[in-house]
Amino acid sequence: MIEAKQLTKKYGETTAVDGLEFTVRPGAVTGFLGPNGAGKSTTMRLVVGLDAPTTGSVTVNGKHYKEHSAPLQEVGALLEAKAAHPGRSAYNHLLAQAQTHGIPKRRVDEVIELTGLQSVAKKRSGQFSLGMGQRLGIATALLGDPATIMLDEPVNGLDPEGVLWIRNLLTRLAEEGRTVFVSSHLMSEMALVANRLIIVGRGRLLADTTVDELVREAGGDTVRVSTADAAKLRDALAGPGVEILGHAGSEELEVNGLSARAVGATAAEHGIALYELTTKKVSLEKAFMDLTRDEVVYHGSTELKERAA
Ligand SMILES: Nc1ncnc2c1ncn2[C@@H]1O[C@H](COP(=O)(O)OP(=O)(O)OP(=O)(O)O)[C@@H](O)[C@H]1O
Repeated sequence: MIEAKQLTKKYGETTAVDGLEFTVRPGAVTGFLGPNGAGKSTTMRLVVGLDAPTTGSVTVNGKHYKEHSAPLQEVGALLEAKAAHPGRSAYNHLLAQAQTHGIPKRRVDEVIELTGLQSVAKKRSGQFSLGMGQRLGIATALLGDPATIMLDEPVNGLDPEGVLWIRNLLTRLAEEGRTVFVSSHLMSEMALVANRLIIVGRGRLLADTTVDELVREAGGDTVRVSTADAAKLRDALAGPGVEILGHAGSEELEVNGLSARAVGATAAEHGIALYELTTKKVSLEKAFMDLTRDEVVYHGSTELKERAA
């Protein structure tokens, strides 16, 4: 469990984290989302005591990081890839960490296996690809078998297989009852793995929500349905909270406010044959961009070109 209370961090004139208040609970993957420069990395550094808050506080498993007698056993963090000494093998890096933190040697083999590093464990980590470096960082984070795991942009630089592997790992860690806190600036990625979302912009909390809630707020998923008797289906589906769009005479309808399952069942009840029944997922990326539009610190150059034109 991670609890931030009025957490604030200033660097000179810049307020990187601005009165953040949130709780990250066990048993779920919580995505920490925000555009570049929103304060995600700073918040994560504050959690593990790599930086001190200007005001406010943040605790892990009920205590400040520095108050834990065995912090690696409480929270495992991946804050930047390739934090290992480049001349050391992955195995020796993990062993050194284990030995200085009272962690048994067999745990080193366990995390090497868990992160799929067996074949390169004796290689010097300086020769690792970005993906291998990420895996080593995650192995280090898991070394103390911590109840809380915090990963800053873990899918950065990973190939599709690596991305899939991370998703499965995060889900499994949450199912084991751990607190899993993962940052990303990609809503699409978080939507696939996170249950809860904490969204920040310019250091401030913009939303503390779930993926489902965000889908609902963004207008919900749309069901596309195609039938020879669109008018009859329209009548059968009509009801409170249901919105149906479709051109006159067209076989296609777009339905908001009902699931594909409900549309299919109603059609069957009324003996209406369907040619197509698909759920069009709402664009969470768009919902996220709408939410953070005014909070983006670094706008792309297209905006400047537009203004200059
Ligand atoms: N050590 C520092 N000294 C000065 N300013 C800093 C420092 N660390 C972060 N900042 C500033 O604080 C703000 C938040 O940065 P931070 O790296 O936490 O954002 P982020 O959400 O992790 O961004 P990204 O997605 O780009 O990694 C930025 O404006 C950044 O320039």
